[in-house]
Amino acid sequence: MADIRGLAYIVAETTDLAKWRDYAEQVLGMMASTAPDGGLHLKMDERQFRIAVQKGERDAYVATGWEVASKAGFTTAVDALRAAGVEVALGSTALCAKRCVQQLAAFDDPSGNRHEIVWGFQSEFRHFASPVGVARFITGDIGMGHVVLPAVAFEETMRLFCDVLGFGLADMFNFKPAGDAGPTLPIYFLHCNNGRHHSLALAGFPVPSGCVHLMVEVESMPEVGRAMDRMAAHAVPQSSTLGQHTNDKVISFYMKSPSGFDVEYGYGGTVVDWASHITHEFTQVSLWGHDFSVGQKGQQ
Ligand SMILES: Cc1ccc(O)c(O)c1CC[C@@H]1C(=O)CC[C@]2(C)C(=O)CC[C@@H]12
Ligand SMILES: [Fe+2]
Repeated sequence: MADIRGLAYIVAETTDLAKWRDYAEQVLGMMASTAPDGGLHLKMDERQFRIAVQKGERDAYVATGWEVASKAGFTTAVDALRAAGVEVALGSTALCAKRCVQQLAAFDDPSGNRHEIVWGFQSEFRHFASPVGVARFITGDIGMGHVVLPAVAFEETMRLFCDVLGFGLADMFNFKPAGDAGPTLPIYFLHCNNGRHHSLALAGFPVPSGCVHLMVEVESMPEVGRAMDRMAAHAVPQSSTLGQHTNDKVISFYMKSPSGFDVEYGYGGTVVDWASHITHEFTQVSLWGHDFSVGQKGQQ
């Protein structure tokens, strides 16, 4: 079984790189630079990038990078995937250089989401200094945040992450968007081998952009409020009001990114001790707030 240590990066594509650069710098508060391939490197910490944005035909999610600790960890993960019948493509020298890693193994999960397993990140350790004064993003040994991905082949995708890649189920939410009479859409929260409550959640419904959201975490509550002010100042569509989740206790809001998926911008996630955690189902998304109806208003 693989030993995934954290969410290393995500890759997105866009028709409008200039718009993403402005959003990243002026709204998210990240450092943007032009990558050697002409795309964008968005920096949140000492690493070269945590979000890579490439020019494409669409505004969409491309891939998630998952980190293993070593070459041995990489071999274990690749072997586990292949033993489970998953088609794995080892990254070329060019792709490894582009992702700033030693080795990369790419695969699609049963729902068609692209993933990359990587080890040996490269960093020049240029320190993070936000163009808008965001002191720090919480990354490091709990990974850069979490992604929520659509999983239409829900059971199969769950099995791949839990039984092959070694993720654990933190908790579960059965979403009933049309009330008790309508369908139940599962959203299951998975942790890898770190203390972050979830690095991945699988949502049993499709989304056009290929990703439900990416969550990033800042080190203080004022930074969340200031990001909300920047969202408003730059007329970025808001997807939810401020709120606090019942499971990971994150206080966050959601807004649209230029790649079509949401960014959840939050503070205060609990760091979980998995030895004492008990898996459960929760029936309320939030302790307070998180009104997603704001995202429906004004939508064409
Ligand atoms: C329920 C929950 C717990 C922790 C999180 O980090 C988190 O993002 C969520 C919300 C999941 C989910 C979503 O992202 C898209 C909009 C959804 C489907 C809702 O309308 C309610 C739950 C939301
Ligand atoms: Fe989230």
